[in-house]
Amino acid sequence: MSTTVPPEIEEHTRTLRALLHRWGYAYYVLDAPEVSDAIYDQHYRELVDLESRYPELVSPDSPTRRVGERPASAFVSVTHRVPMFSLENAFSQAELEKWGERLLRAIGPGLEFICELKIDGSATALSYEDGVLVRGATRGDGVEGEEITQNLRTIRAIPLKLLGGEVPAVLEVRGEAFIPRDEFERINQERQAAGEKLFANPRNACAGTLRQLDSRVVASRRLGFFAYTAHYGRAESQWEALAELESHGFRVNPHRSLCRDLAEVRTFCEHWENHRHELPYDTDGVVVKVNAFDHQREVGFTSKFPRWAIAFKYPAEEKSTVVEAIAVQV
Ligand SMILES: NC(=O)c1cc2c(=O)c3cc(F)ccc3oc2nc1N
Repeated sequence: MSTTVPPEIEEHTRTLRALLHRWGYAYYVLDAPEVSDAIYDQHYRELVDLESRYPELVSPDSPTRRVGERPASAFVSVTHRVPMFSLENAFSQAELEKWGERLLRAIGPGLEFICELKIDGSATALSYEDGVLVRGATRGDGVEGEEITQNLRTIRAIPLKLLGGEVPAVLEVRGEAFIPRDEFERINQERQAAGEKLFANPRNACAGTLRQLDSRVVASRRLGFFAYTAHYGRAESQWEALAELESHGFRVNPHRSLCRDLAEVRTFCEHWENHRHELPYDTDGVVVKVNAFDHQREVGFTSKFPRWAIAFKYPAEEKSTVVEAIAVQV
């Protein structure tokens, strides 16, 4: 293609894109802004202007490509490259211990657990090819989901292009999209003012937002994302896989712990049962996993669940805010 773009413009555009990628990563993934919003916006507008003057400069991973122009007409069904299973639930420490003892008998003394907060949002699948986000989907029935790439691209914590040295040819990432509680309140106030039905809780608000056909609506809401699974990565354990995801530019929940035994698992569960309301997002439990991938492969899956993971659910609270009651009635 004959590039009519002067070399210094091409160079400047590349620099702008790299700066905006880095500033966006610092702000949305590390929660550590490097520049003011005004500086970010000024450089963003400059890039939009250059890309509109020289369309051949635009690339799919440009920060300006996060929001789609026109709404989708409907969602397409896609088959997950790797099926997305559900988690078995444990509603008490006794049930959790039974699950752990069974695994201890199967695997033996080398068994190690990893505990992660169970984020109460929408499970999503992200497909990267040669380091570029090519598709995003809802969990659906675990085998097929709805293709919502354009909506997921608006979530700033989701990298459009993987960071890091050598990226695998294919990387399948699973994670939880979510809406922080304060953003949930803001959205419901907006809906109340517009006479629209309120969302009952942040999880419903997130699922409803990701089903929006117009990605500009999704972009207008502050959704977050925590990655928790990487398929086809190099890691040998879940602990390493989470570090690998962070090295590729994903936001991974920091409240995680490697546990040598079920006593440490219990301590983690009890801690977060008492402290979870200090977090800015909803978590409805702890996901406890066998850490080593060769141990996971050893125990495998039932028809519905992985045998190597379980969701310890916090006891339901009797908190039913007025809003929730109204939303449920309506
Ligand atoms: N909501 C969550 O924060 C969360 C959810 C899952 C899963 O649903 C999940 C499902 C599987 F079949 C296997 C591992 C999983 O790991 C998970 N890890 C998490 N942290």
